[in-house]
Amino acid sequence: MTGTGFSEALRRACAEDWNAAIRHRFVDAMLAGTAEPARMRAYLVQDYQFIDRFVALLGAAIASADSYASRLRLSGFLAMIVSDENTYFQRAFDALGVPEAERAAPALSETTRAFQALMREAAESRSYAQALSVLVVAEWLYLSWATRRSGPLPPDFVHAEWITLHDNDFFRGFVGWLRAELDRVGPAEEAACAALFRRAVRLERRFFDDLYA
Ligand SMILES: Cc1ncc(CO)c(N)n1
Repeated sequence: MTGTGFSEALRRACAEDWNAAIRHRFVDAMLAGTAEPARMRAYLVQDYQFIDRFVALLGAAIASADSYASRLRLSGFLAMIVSDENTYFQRAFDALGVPEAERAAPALSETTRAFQALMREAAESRSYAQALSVLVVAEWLYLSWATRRSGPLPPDFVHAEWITLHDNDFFRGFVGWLRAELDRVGPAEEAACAALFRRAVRLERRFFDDLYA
């Protein structure tokens, strides 16, 4: 995750919040398999609403990308989110006893609302570089926490599969490519990209903090 380039410079400028997020006690609990069902439930219910806007933002990135090769790569990732990741959410909601109403339209936390607004703003910019700035944070930060694991996977699939969805060769390859895209097109819109990136990193940290508020 080290090196030079635009994405790495943006991450370094937010190192404190970035590190607080990827080393969060909720992350430690998920990696150890000790995150309580009630906390996983609260997290996943909010995260499913995050994912809704995230998919819309991916769609905006597909629309604003500057080549078919980029659209293909983004679409391949989108396909994983709406298949493997979506069935994970449904199985986890079944296991955690989350009723339909809370899957479709739960009460949103302030942080979820702020994250949705940020993703909407990035999407509506119609700028590929600005869409990428938020996508890179979401995916790179999740790869960074998931790959911190040193021990065996936890026994409960609710923990284990959430980890493996963010720690596998396909995901690693996609995050590397996504960063290279931001490195390529971001410098032309440096200030806007840096501002979106910073806000996204802060919100990632708050998203975990909320679970202990
Ligand atoms: C809040 C948040 N950030 C990033 C990801 C990774 O897609 C996620 N599922 N949720």
